Amino acid sequence: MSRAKNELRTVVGENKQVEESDISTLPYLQAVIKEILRFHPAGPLLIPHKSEADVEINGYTIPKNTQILVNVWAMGRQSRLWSNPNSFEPERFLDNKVVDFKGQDFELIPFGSGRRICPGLPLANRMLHIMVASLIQNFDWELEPGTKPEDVDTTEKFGLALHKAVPLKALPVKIASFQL
Ligand code: HEM
Repeated sequence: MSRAKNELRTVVGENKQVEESDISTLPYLQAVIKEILRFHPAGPLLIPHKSEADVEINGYTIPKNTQILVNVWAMGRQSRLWSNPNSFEPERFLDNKVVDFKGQDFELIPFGSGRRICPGLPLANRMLHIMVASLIQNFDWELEPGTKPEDVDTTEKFGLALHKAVPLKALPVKIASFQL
């Protein structure tokens, strides 16, 4: 959080709200969004697909009319693909800037891929960056009094969309020095 805040302070400045045109100049923010989508993909199994014909992939035969679930949640946690997969480390995407979530890099496809890729991707991409950046730029975030960081339960609740099993209670503290 502090690294993202520092990046916003340095790149955007103290007296200006972050805007869409700033996103391309904020590599750490971009890495944070990629890491969120790797670690907690909004649609853990994408949307069910069905094979229109018999098909062979990597030696496996998938018969016609098979329902196919793509487990992007599990793909994001594969140690074969990611170092320390169970740890939230945006820095992994600073070292490897090539991997993106636009459907070309199959290890990171939170919006799906191919002809049924999420058509809302360009909108979601802008909104995610702007929302997260605004929340970090304008506020400091605290846990409820008496709650320690290690007490935060990050267990997930599975469904068509992924939720937190236990809601996070975070308190925004307006940054007084931030002038608009
Ligand atoms: C963080 C935000 C979002 C995520 C992670 C997301 C993810 C997805 C995923 C995984 C699919 C299924 C792709 C597949 O099965 O291959 C999908 C489909 C779809 N999404 Fe999104 N989506 C997001 C935001 C949006 C937004 C903002 C819109 C509309 C404005 C949208 C509209 C759709 C539609 C219409 C489909 C069905 C496409 C089809 O089956 O042809 N999504 N999305």
